[in-house]
Amino acid sequence: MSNRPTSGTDARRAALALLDKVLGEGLLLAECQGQVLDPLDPADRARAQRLTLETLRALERVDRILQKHLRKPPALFVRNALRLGAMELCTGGAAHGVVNDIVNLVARHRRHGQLKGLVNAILRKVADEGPAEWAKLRVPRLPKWLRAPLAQAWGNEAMLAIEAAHFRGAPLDLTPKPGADLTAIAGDWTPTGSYRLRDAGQVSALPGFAAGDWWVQDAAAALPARLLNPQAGERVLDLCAAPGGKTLQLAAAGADVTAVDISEGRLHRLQENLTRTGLVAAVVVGDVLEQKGQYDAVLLDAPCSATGTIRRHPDLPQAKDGGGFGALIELQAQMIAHAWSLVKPGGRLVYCTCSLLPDEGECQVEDLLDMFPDASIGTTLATLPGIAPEWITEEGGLRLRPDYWPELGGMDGFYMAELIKAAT
Ligand SMILES: C[S@@+](CC[C@H](N)C(=O)[O-])C[C@H]1O[C@@H](n2cnc3c(N)ncnc32)[C@H](O)[C@@H]1O
Repeated sequence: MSNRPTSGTDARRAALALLDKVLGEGLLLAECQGQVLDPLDPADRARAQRLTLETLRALERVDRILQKHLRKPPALFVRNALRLGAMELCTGGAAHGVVNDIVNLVARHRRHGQLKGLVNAILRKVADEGPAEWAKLRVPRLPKWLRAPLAQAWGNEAMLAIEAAHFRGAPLDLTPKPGADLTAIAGDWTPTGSYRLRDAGQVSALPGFAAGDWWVQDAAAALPARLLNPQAGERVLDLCAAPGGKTLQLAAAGADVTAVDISEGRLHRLQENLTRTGLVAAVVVGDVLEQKGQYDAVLLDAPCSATGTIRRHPDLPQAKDGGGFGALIELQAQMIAHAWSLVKPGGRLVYCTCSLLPDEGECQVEDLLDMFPDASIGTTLATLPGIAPEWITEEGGLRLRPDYWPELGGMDGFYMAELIKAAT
């Protein structure tokens, strides 16, 4: 067997480092991928990202394939090397190249190099038998800590459909600046007015990127700003704004936007997005709970479990265990109450989270309606195109799930509601 690195070596080495951080240290890719991926060239970076995401998405299948070859799980690095190799081999990777490369990566490991023979033997068996077994295995399920509350909220049948959507992954959607022409990009309009790419390649190479004609934003994530229905010249406060997809929509409508976020780093990305698109907003580093003033309209995209984005972030259920969710739900309750105090009489608030948990969506809005007699649900939702009546909730919000639009490629899980403050 040759020891010469193949073209995929750097990408596989980086993917293994990322798998170690997610599965060993409980880090989200967003928290750790910069330092691993930045030194790579763009093609290897994209490949490492794809390998990591596909391995995490298929983790249950991969572990079932490997289980019969292992009497007990080896050290995490070796286990992840087997997982990566098995995923590639079972999904069409060329056996010789994959096995060679993974074995060489293990051989070079300081502590586990002696296990290269075992890895070679197992991956060769997987190369022979794995692809046929793979197709017969069930769609990977979420870990119990997350599956149980979601199945309770949406039922077992919906749970299976949500897991199927997670396994399929997510297409890429664009939100155009008003009047932008996207005909040079291969894609289709979704019923709600986002532009879904037919082939998600390198985004920055697409026509109109440098000119700032559009930005990447999932079709579901594009709806809260539409629900706020900002008007030209209105004073709009965008709370928890970074990296700014919704800020761009509000600014593109001509509103006088103030974008607030506690994270300077994320606001830097928001500012880059404003600069690229030529749109304008006042950018404020600060805590939602310390904001003052009165606004025509407020958008609160509260920090949440992000369980609606697992299609694109399969690291989340593997890295986390739900430990911090209680504190997030408490913070959301404080934030929505404070955001309400910033809405002027006759004004409106849109509350939203990219969560699948009703505690972070429906329940927060029900509590606000109970707590503030001057709050009622608005009517803008009825005017938005492409909204299926069954997505509208009892209290008048909009519940979106990844299993909706299966034939179009799904959407992120999201919750949103428009609340109107009575005029005095
Ligand atoms: C769901 S993300 C916002 C996404 C953003 N609205 C968009 O469309 O691109 C939640 C944001 O809340 C911010 N955040 C968390 N706690 C905050 C606080 N106490 N005050 C202000 N922002 C906060 C985080 O930094 C994060 O950027």
